[in-house]
Amino acid sequence: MPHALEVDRLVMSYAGRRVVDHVSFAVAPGTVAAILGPNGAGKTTTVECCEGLRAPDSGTIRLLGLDRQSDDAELRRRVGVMLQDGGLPQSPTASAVLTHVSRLHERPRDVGELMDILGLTPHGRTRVRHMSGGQRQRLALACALVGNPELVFLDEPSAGLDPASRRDMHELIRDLASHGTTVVLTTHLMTEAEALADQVVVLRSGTILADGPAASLLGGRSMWLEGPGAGSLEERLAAELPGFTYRAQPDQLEVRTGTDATPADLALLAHALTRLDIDSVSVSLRPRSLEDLYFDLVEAR
Ligand SMILES: Nc1ncnc2c1ncn2[C@@H]1O[C@H](COP(=O)(O)OP(=O)(O)OP(=O)(O)O)[C@@H](O)[C@H]1O
Repeated sequence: MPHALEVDRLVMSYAGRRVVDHVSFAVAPGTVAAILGPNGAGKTTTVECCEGLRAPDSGTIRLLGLDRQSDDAELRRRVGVMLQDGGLPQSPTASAVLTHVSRLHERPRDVGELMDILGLTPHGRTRVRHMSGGQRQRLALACALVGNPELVFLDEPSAGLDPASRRDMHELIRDLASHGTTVVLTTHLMTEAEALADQVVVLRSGTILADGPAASLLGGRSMWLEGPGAGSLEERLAAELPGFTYRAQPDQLEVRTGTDATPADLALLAHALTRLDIDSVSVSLRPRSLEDLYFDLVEAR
């Protein structure tokens, strides 16, 4: 089976400034891929090239086994797009917009049912310009999904949503993937990526820093010292336990072994703290989070 999305050596510049620099990655069908990275990393530009909204300088993009440029008409039918700013007309009502978009597709989803799932039914007769930001966001998602796409791009899908709407959005994304739809999303929320993504692609300054299943990128458990001033213990501990690596924040010190840390490593650390007569911090062994990985990657120079 071909990949749902294959991006190969994508290059894109604005006014001669390269913002996407030979980016390559592939997404398997029926999975959720999260594209992460700081502001200006090139996420939206990459996604917009995949959506056919921008023409790259070079590189190839294949979606559902088809070529982005030459198979555009078929891809429009089979790929859903939710833009960062919604891209919605302002005057019509929510249900008029969704009904209109549904008529552009051969086998649309039931508009009433989709509005129900996305909590839009009470706002069906509201003009788009009078909807709240979160309501417009959900309408933009409905427009992306109403054509029953095999692949859908969601640019910051839960930006501006309240916690309950965000939870519903996550449930919907999981449901889409479990029914075989491939989802490619951008987000600044590491918890969102952690909850949803089978694959994580981290971009910075237009290049890929990491690409793979979140679990394998995280690299197992770390040891953590937590408490006031924990970060300042780095030097003393590093002198005592030079085989470990350390990442300090003011009230937290991560201690890594290079592989999955074990209770035996934790015992070594506890002994070192005893020798150094440090008892002001708590010590634990727990999995690294995507946020830990993210800061490792994007802060590394
Ligand atoms: N239309 C444009 N014209 C000129 N420069 C642009 C344009 N769109 C984006 N850029 C620049 O390209 C770079 C990448 O922008 P892009 O929007 O792809 O980043 P991003 O990772 O999606 O950022 P964010 O997280 O802030 O949405 C930025 O430096 C941005 O200023």
